[in-house]
Amino acid sequence: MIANLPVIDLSDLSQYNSTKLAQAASKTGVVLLKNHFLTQKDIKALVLLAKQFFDLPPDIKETHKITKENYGYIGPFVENLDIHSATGVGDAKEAFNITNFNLCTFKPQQPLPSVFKDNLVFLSLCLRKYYVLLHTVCRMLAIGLNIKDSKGLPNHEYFVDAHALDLKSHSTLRFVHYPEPDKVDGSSVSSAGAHTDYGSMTFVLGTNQGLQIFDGNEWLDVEVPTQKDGSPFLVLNIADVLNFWTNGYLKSAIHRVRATQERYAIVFFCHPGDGVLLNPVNSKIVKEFKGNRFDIDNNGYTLTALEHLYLCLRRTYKDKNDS
Ligand SMILES: O=C(O)CCC(=O)C(=O)O
Ligand SMILES: [Fe+2]
Repeated sequence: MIANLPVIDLSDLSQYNSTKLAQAASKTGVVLLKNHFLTQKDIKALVLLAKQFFDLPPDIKETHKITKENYGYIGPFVENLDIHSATGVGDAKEAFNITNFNLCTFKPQQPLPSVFKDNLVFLSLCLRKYYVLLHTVCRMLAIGLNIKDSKGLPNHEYFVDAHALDLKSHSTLRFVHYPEPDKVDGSSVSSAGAHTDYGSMTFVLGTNQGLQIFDGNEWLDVEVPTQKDGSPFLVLNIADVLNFWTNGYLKSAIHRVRATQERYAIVFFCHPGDGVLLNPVNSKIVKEFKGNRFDIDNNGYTLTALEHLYLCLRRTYKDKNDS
């Protein structure tokens, strides 16, 4: 079955539209975004870069193997997104993470294969656009949740400040390749197992269908319609940190990928500043929320965003000591 996802227009930051976004994000945690700043040309060029990189011979890709800082190449079956999976086989996909980039120039600072190095200006422009996008969604969520400061005045910049450009963060641009299922050993395993994302929110673009979300009852296909200019809507997944910040009100989207054809995805994982605490925000909507609240109070100790990320990464990589 196809998921019936709400569409949110990012050019409208009115209270009405922002409330609509917050309410939509409190259902399955997945929303389609329009007017998202990435042009059709940007998207085509990002997908082309992904194809060029993943077409390289495996030994060249392996020279950029994932590091402890979480940047670089992740080969097939190295990552296991579904930590509860019975087989533990891991995910049939390969990926490349750009994690270390300067939040002033938006220039990646990690060693890069020439496919990416030759396109640094373009990549920096895309990273900058992803941050504009992130800050826009942050502002709308703060308006939608009616976040207040300590004096009780509206604080629409609360989430923007948590993702300020002068804070070191682990936001990551990830290129993903899902091979055609019958070309993979053990093709019956999922291309990316069921999971929630570890940061605050994630933006997803994909070439073919395959992304599925869990609505609490069943798995639903995410079908991404095309906008008037021919470019796709962007999929917004709410992730763990926003779920913690809202005490469970905003849902960390449970999703997986079952690719029936070869698929490329461009995924931007947003993370707040490393030292930002995962405390619930000052919002009446959050305080009055009666659903599944999250116990993030670890014996009186509140985790920081980076501590939470490292806990998740340790669970995800099968080969954790080998980088
Ligand atoms: O390929 C996709 O659509 C999503 C990938 C994903 O969920 C992830 O890498 O965390
Ligand atoms: Fe994900």
